[in-house]
Amino acid sequence: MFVWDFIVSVLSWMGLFKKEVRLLLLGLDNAGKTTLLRMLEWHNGTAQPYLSTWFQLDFFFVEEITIGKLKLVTFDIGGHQQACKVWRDYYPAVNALVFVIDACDKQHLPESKLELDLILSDELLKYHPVLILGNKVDLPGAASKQQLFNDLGLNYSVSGKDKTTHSQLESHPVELYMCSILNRHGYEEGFEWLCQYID
Ligand SMILES: Nc1nc2c(ncn2[C@@H]2O[C@H](COP(=O)(O)OP(=O)(O)OP(=O)(O)O)[C@@H](O)[C@H]2O)c(=O)[nH]1
Ligand SMILES: [Mg+2]
Repeated sequence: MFVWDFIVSVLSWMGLFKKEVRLLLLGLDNAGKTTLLRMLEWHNGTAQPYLSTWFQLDFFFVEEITIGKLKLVTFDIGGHQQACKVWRDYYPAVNALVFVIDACDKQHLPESKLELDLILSDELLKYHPVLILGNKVDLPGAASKQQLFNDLGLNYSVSGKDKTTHSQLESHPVELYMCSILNRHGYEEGFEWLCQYID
């Protein structure tokens, strides 16, 4: 079943995105992906009903949500190694990626780095913008932005929050935003940043 055929849509969340976009939401277990989906639904208010659909794809569950004109897709597959294989099959069908990291779960940062490295080094994804959300900054003990930068080895790959145009970049734009999805703080700026790279 080609579940991706209907992912293409127009993202109009909060009026920030008015472009056609297919967005893939990734991250390890417990990072905050589902919470982000629920928050996007909350931002949408009750004006437009949303639809949440689950698909089973081999051993994995796929959740696609439709909020008004926005369609987002995520996997309930956690950070297991075989997940990469599944994500990869979806790369050609998406315009941008959002990678959520639990900034408090320092023990699993190396695992996040591994997943992220695979994404960032993938030829198929060379020009895809990647928004990294360092989540749960509301909790004591959350890694600082600098620490995440270092631990994820991002120092030389992020594009910076300037207005470097997509065509000026040698590779895909990557940026890290710290946030608390639960407190609805920090991720909107990240989506605004992402928006500028979606042609
Ligand atoms: N303190 C705090 N907790 C958060 C935040 N975002 C998510 N959580 C909590 O983290 C836990 C995991 O969040 P989920 O959204 O279920 O994580 P997930 O990435 O969907 O996890 P999987 O479905 O297992 O891959 C939940 O208990 C959330 O309430 C945040 O910003 N701050
Ligand atoms: Mg989830």
